[in-house]
Amino acid sequence: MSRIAGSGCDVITPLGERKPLLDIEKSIITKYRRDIWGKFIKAIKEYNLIEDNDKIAVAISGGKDSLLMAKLFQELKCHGRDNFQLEFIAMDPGYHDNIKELLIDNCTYLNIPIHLFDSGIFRIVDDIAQDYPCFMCAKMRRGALYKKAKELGCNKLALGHHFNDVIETTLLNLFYTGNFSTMLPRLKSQNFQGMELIRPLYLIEEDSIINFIQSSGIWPLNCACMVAAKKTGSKRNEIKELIQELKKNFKDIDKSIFRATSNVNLDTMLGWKKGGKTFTFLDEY
Ligand SMILES: Nc1ncnc2c1ncn2[C@@H]1O[C@H](COP(=O)(O)OP(=O)(O)OP(=O)(O)O)[C@@H](O)[C@H]1O
Repeated sequence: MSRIAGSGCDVITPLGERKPLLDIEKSIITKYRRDIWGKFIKAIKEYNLIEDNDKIAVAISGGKDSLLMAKLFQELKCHGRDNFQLEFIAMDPGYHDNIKELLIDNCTYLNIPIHLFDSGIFRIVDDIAQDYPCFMCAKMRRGALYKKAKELGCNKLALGHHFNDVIETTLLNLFYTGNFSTMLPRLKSQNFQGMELIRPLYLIEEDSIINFIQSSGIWPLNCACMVAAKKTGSKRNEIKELIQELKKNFKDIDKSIFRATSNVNLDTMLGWKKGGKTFTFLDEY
């Protein structure tokens, strides 16, 4: 492997001892009711992410976001609705043994019963995608997760992307690929018929997730990439820092970027794509 895991990643460390599981679970609906639980419920209602008889594969990387997502789904089943089933899937792309151990230990402690499966993605990507390994890795990872979810009889795959991922992606697209597009909270799979992808953390801010994880005393997997951790992180980190900088002068700038994605005024756009077709404002001039 060309590089070792973790270089270039922000490392999240716990603020104290690991708290008892019951306390961690309770904090989700008490201390973090407004910033985490309420926003999770809001996204589920607003985007209709869960429907009767859904079987949802919750994708666990072992990072802070997906560990929280697993606990949120479990809480929802206990304290809210019970019209859906859950499976927890964790794909091993070729982690170091100590990273794999940490993943298993955290999931055991948090009572998240994962189906852990190998994919060998790191090796394949390292061999064949020298220049842009991240793009290929993300594509292969998505495919491997869908395939496992399908095998387990699931119709939905839940990923742990949050509010900041959404606005960072929006700006990355604008700045580096010259298009206005964002990450949706729900979308139909193109390659796996009948499967959908959902993002239940869509409205939750990353700082709230960091606070939750740090105060729970859990060491999440920080950055387990063995191929291109530094390269991948850098552009996203630049955008993250830029948003932080801009927030000093306009504290709601993140919310404004987010709102813009549901407020596109096509009457002022030169061109757009829909259903694979390209349109220009002159088509209806
Ligand atoms: N190896 C994996 N096995 C299962 N699910 C994964 C794996 N890697 C990523 N995912 C899913 O894809 C989501 C986004 O992945 P990404 O690498 O962007 O993670 P992240 O933003 O660091 O989130 P996390 O903190 O959960 O790792 C994760 O939250 C998780 O749901």
